[in-house]
Order: sequence, then C-alpha cells, then structure tokens
Amino acid sequence: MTEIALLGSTGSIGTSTLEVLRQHSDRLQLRGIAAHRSWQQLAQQTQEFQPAIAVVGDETLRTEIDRTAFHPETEIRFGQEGIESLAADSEVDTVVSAIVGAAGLGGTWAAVEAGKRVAIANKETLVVAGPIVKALAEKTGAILLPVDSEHSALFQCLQAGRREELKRIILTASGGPFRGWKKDQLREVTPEMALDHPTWNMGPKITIDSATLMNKALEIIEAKWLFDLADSEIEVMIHPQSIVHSFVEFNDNSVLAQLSPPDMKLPIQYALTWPERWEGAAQAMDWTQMFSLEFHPPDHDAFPALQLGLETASRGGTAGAVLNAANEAAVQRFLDGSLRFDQIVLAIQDILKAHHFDPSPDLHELKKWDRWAREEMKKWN
Ligand SMILES: NC(=O)C1=CN([C@@H]2O[C@H](COP(=O)(O)OP(=O)(O)OC[C@H]3O[C@@H](n4cnc5c(N)ncnc54)[C@H](OP(=O)(O)O)[C@@H]3O)[C@@H](O)[C@H]2O)C=CC1
Ligand SMILES: CC(=O)[C@@H](O)[C@H](O)COP(=O)(O)O
Ligand SMILES: [Mn+2]
Repeated sequence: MTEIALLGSTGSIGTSTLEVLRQHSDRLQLRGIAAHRSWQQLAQQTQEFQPAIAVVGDETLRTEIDRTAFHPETEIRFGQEGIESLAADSEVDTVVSAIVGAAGLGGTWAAVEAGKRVAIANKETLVVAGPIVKALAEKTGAILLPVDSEHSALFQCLQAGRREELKRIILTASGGPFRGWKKDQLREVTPEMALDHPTWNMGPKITIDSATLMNKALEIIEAKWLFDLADSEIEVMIHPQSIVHSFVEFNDNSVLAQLSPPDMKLPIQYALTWPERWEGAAQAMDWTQMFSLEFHPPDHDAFPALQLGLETASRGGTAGAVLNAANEAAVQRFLDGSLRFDQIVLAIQDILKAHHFDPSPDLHELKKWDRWAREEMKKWN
C-alpha cells in the first residue's frame, strides 16, 4: 500500500486525485487530507476515505467546525502547522501538492524536507522557489513528480532520450477563451467570460491565468526549474484542442509528444504510479472518429504574459516570487472588479520593475518579496 497525503483535497486537482484513489483503493491509501475553509466537504471526504488525519488550514475555523461531521477515527488538525505536519508524517510515502498559489509552498517544502515523493500540481511553489526547492530535494532524496499536464507530458517524453540529446521542449497552450482576440478587445473581458475555459475544468485562479496566458508563463518557469532548461530550450505553441500536452525535440530533430483527452486524472495517476503505468481512471482517445489537431505560434502582442514568463525564467532569483505574488493579487482584484483584464499583466510588469532584484535569495527573502508584491498590487492604479 502507498500512503498518500493530499494537500488541497477539496479543489479540482484534489477531487480528481480522489477519483484516482477510488479506482485503486487496493494499492493507494489516503493517510491524510488538507483544505483551507471547505471543512464540510473535508468532513465528507473523511467519511468516505477514513484517513487518519484531516487538516483545516484556516486556524480561525477551530471553534466553528462541527467535529461530529468528521469520521470519528480521523484526527483533526488546524493551520499551516497542521498542513506541514501531515506533509512530513512518517507514515506518508507520497504527498500530492494541490493547494493553489504560494499558499502551497509551506506544505510542499515540508514534504521535500522530509524526503517524500511529491506529486506536484502546485506550480507556484516552483515559480517562487524552484532552485531552492530542487536543492533541498537533492539533499533529502525527495522526488518531484510533475502533475501539471504539460510537465507530465514532458517528463514522459524526456524518458526517451538523454539530457545531452535534448534540443528543446515545446509547451502547448490552449490559448484560453480569448484565443485570436486582439489587444483592444481584451479591455471588455468580464470575470464570467474569463472563467469559461474552452477545454479544461479547473479552479478559478488557474482558469484566469489560462485566459491571460499567465498560466503558460508560470509553466515556462516551472519547466525551467523542473527540467533544468536553458532559456533557448523553451518554446510555446498554441494548440486549441489540448490533446497534445507538450512536445520534446531531440538533437536529431525527432519530436515526441504525449497525447490524451484533457483529463487531469491521467497525469495525477502517473505521478502516483511512476515508473509504472496502471490501467486507469482517465478516458482513452477515440480513434474511430476523424479529428484535427491545430498548432500555431502565440500572439505576443495580445498576450504579453508569455514574454514576461520567458524573461522571469531567465532572471531567476526573486523575479519569480514577485511575478507570482503580483499575479495572485491581480487575479483577485480582477475577480473583485477593481482591475480590468488587460491591466493584469501591465500591473505585474510595473511591480516587477519596481522590485530590487536579488539573484540568490533564501526562503525568508522570497516570502518577504511575496508579501511586498501583494501590497504593491493592492495599491496599483
Ligand atoms: N485544476 C487543474 O486542472 C490544474 C491545476 N494545477 C495546479 O494545481 C493547483 C490547484 O489548482 P486547483 O485544484 O485548480 O485549485 P482549486 O481552487 O480548485 O483548489 C484549491 C485547493 O487549495 C486549497 N487552498 C486554497 N488556499 C489554501 C490555503 N491558504 N491553505 C490551505 N489550502 C488552501 C483549497 O481549499 P478550500 O476548498 O478549503 O478553499 C482547495 O482544496 C494550482 O497550483 C494549479 O495551478 C495544475 C494543472 C492543472
Ligand atoms: C490542465 C493543465 O495542465 C492546465 O495548466 C492547462 O494547461 C491550462 O490550459 P492552458 O493551456 O489554457 O493554460
Ligand atoms: Mn498545465
């Protein structure tokens, strides 16, 4: 039995992970779950899976929750300390890191520090602190396995060649709901329009990121740190169908791709079972129907997030933490109605310019810049 800790169990990745666990209950066991404020959903999950530990991340709910709603055998913990203690629990083999945003950093860090196998959906951790997370993993023996669909695809394709034979990786992007739109048209975008992703059903923050293409910017940085890539080894192509999840090109110009219908259960399961492949939860391709796959280069003028992602990946240091925090705060302002859609990236650019870049920050400094960028974004006009 593999014992799993699922951080972010009430979210989109969290509930897809639980579907994978339902299908493989003979081999995968839930040791613990964690969420932020959705304690009723968390309580229901304890009734079904009977994990030993459930963590309510928001400490203020300690006196509000109905403890009788939880499975009687489940220990209830609270706060960031609770999340980190679950991630480092000695019975846990694999931690699924699926909290959204930089809020996921603490749990992921604790898992890496404890030398766990970490199925990482929380790309923001790598954007903020990629180099030091990787260095910590090397020290503790933790293994980082990508869950993000593109990075899972790259991870799968990269196994076909040697590092020195790699020419470049090509991340695919759906283009989001505004693919083909020009800069001027993006002024009028409402939260409702931006939350309507054409191919994936995901949590609200990543869905807005997909609409601005900031998701791809974050994925460029995530890929750089996960696979140790040079700037010239990263490309992005628009692929509206989200069936080819990314490409790897080798030095003989052979290009490999990983294909599957857009369903996160496949990369989640692969991160849990690697190096094995199990029959599974995800849908198969339907090869009985004719279908077309399209690819075209991105429109950098309408979607400046991509260029910002490339530049931020190239700079490293504190740039990722500032970009990420400014983006999280900007998405929140857009959803609250105090920032226009086309201002999101402009505001992030300004805040990145204003920060005092440090090429080799520690975790403490990264957290400081994270707080600073959020405050700057609140004031941006
Ligand atoms: N959804 C997808 O298909 C994909 C997602 N990802 C990445 O996976 C991560 C999760 O995304 P997604 O599942 O869409 O997000 P959701 O918004 O659907 O879920 C977020 C989860 O994180 C928890 N959470 C939020 N804030 C905190 C906090 N401060 N402390 C503890 N827990 C918290 C939520 O708990 P609560 O319900 O209590 O608020 C919820 O369980 C993101 O980093 C995203 O970029 C990557 C690829 C695909
Ligand atoms: C499912 C997944 O991995 C998302 O990160 C996805 O990539 C979002 O789609 P976009 O390509 O539109 O950003
Ligand atoms: Mn992705």
